[in-house]
Formats: sequence, structure tokens, C-alpha cells
Amino acid sequence: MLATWAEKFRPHREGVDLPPHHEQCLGCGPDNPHGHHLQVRRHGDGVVADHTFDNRHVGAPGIAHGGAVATVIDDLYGFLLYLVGTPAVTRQLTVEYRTPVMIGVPYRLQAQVQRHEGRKLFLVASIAGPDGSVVGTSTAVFVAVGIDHFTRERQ
Ligand SMILES: CCCCCCCCCCCCCC(=O)SCCNC(=O)CCNC(=O)[C@H](O)C(C)(C)COP(=O)(O)OP(=O)(O)OC[C@H]1O[C@@H](n2cnc3c(N)ncnc32)[C@H](O)[C@@H]1OP(=O)(O)O
Repeated sequence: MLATWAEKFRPHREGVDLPPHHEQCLGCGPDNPHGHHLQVRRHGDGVVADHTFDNRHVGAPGIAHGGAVATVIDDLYGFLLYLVGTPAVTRQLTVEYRTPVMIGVPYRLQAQVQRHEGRKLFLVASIAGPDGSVVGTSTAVFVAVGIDHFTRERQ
């Protein structure tokens, strides 16, 4: 798995689907039956995904659960790491829900790196509806880690 993960950091072409973090990833893993199956491509210096929430992710009737929206945005940020070239993990995630994200409506999500500061990556994202109106925005701080972060034993 570690070898596979390292291969994901090769240069990626514009517009081509980026590889999932791993097969069971809640955000993008194709084999996770509860997952969002997010498909993400590079777009310039950032990443973009077209995504439709379904009834597995409902909060209030007809509206996507805010936690589901945050999950997808967090996972989208995880694809920027392929472009940056380092593994990193979420230290802080904020989401501003401007208007409800509806079930069954196709949204476009975009994310990019705002700046680096030592091990810290300051990231921004937005989610827009079919008419282009922004329904949510997000910021995050990811902290670069060694690959041992994922293999170390913890209690
Ligand atoms: C096998 C391989 C598989 C791989 C699969 C990968 C899948 C990935 C998929 C992605 C899926 C989606 C993603 C996910 O789901 S990632 C999963 C969710 N996230 C986590 O589990 C992370 C848990 N946290 C940690 O492990 C540690 O806290 C980390 C490692 C992050 C840092 O602990 P560490 O002890 O190392 O460092 P530090 O505490 O000294 O802090 C470091 C620096 O950061 C600064 N700082 C802290 N907070 C803030 C803040 N709010 N604003 C601004 N700055 C802040 C702090 O001042 C310091 O700065 P400086 O003093 O150095 O200048």
C-alpha cells in the first residue's frame, strides 16, 4: 500500500481523473459502499470535482448532511497533496454553508493551495451549483507528515 501511495505523487495531466487515496476511502474509494466515490481531476494548480449527493447523505429531507459536505471537501483537499508532493493530514477544517446543498443536484467543487508555511498548507475550496452560484466555501490547514504517520501504532 505504501508503494502504491508513493506512486500517486507523479506528475498528473490536466483534466485526467486522479487516483483515489485508497480503495476504501470514505471520500473517494471505489470499493466503499458507504462512500462518496468522489472523482477528482487536476485543474491548473488546483483540483476540481463534479459531485452529486444522494440519499445515503441526507440530513434534513432533500438536503445533504453538513457532515457529508465537509467529508467531501476534506477529501477533495486530500487530492491537492498529489500536486504538492507530500502526504499531509487535516489539522483544521472550516466550512461555511451559505445555502443548502441539495440531494440529487450536481455541484462543482474546487480546491487550491493558498500558501505554504513550513509544514503547514493553507487550503481553500468552494462548492457551486449548476448555475455557478457559490453555495459553500471552506478553508483548511493541513500539516505535512511522513508516511510513518499512517503506519505507526497508536492506542
Ligand atoms: C498507507 C498510506 C495511506 C495513506 C492514506 C492517506 C489518505 C489521505 C486522504 C486524505 C483524506 C482527508 C484528510 C483526512 O481525513 S486526515 C485525517 C484527520 N486528521 C488527523 O487525523 C490529524 C490528527 N492530528 C495529528 O495527527 C497532528 O495534530 C498533526 C500530525 C496534524 C500535527 O502534529 P505535530 O505534532 O506533527 O505538529 P504540531 O502540533 O506541532 O503542529 C504543526 C504546526 O501546525 C501549526 N498549527 C496547528 N494547528 C494550526 C491551525 N489550526 N492553524 C494554523 N497552524 C496550526 C502548529 O503551530 C505547528 O506550527 P509550527 O510551530 O511548526 O510553525
